[in-house]
Amino acid sequence: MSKVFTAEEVAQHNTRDDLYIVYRGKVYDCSEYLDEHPGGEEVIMDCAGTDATEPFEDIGHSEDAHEILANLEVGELKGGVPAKPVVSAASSSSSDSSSLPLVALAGLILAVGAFLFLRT
Ligand code: HEM
Repeated sequence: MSKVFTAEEVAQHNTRDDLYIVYRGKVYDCSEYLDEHPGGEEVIMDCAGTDATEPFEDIGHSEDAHEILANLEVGELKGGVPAKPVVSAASSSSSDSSSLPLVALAGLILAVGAFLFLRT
């Protein structure tokens, strides 16, 4: 059975020689891989002891990268992966509500522009 880490435990592994990250609810020891990382050690250092799921996915890492990562697994995070639908529902609804004023503003600018244009 794999070891279960709390977020606090993972957070303590935040140095160059002892560096854990979380990816999708699993805990990975990246210390040995730092030197080899094609994206440089700095970016992984920035995620030391934290959940790197978002930055890791934002880069669009290859299958190879995912395989390397799988070999570095040391356990899982207590509580595991947050339920996906909840996360996506929360993020999509928040982006919906934040983009609404922008749409209204764009409409307003268009209307004013059209008004000025028609007057000339
Ligand atoms: C242990 C975890 C990681 C592994 C095994 C890993 C592996 C790799 C591999 C194999 C590549 C080469 C391109 C590819 O195959 O996709 C790469 C590129 C890259 N990685 Fe990671 N990576 C890890 C974590 C991260 C994190 C946390 C970041 C944070 C931003 C990151 C940022 C990048 C960037 C920016 C590149 C592009 C480098 C370039 O093309 O110049 N990586 N990574």
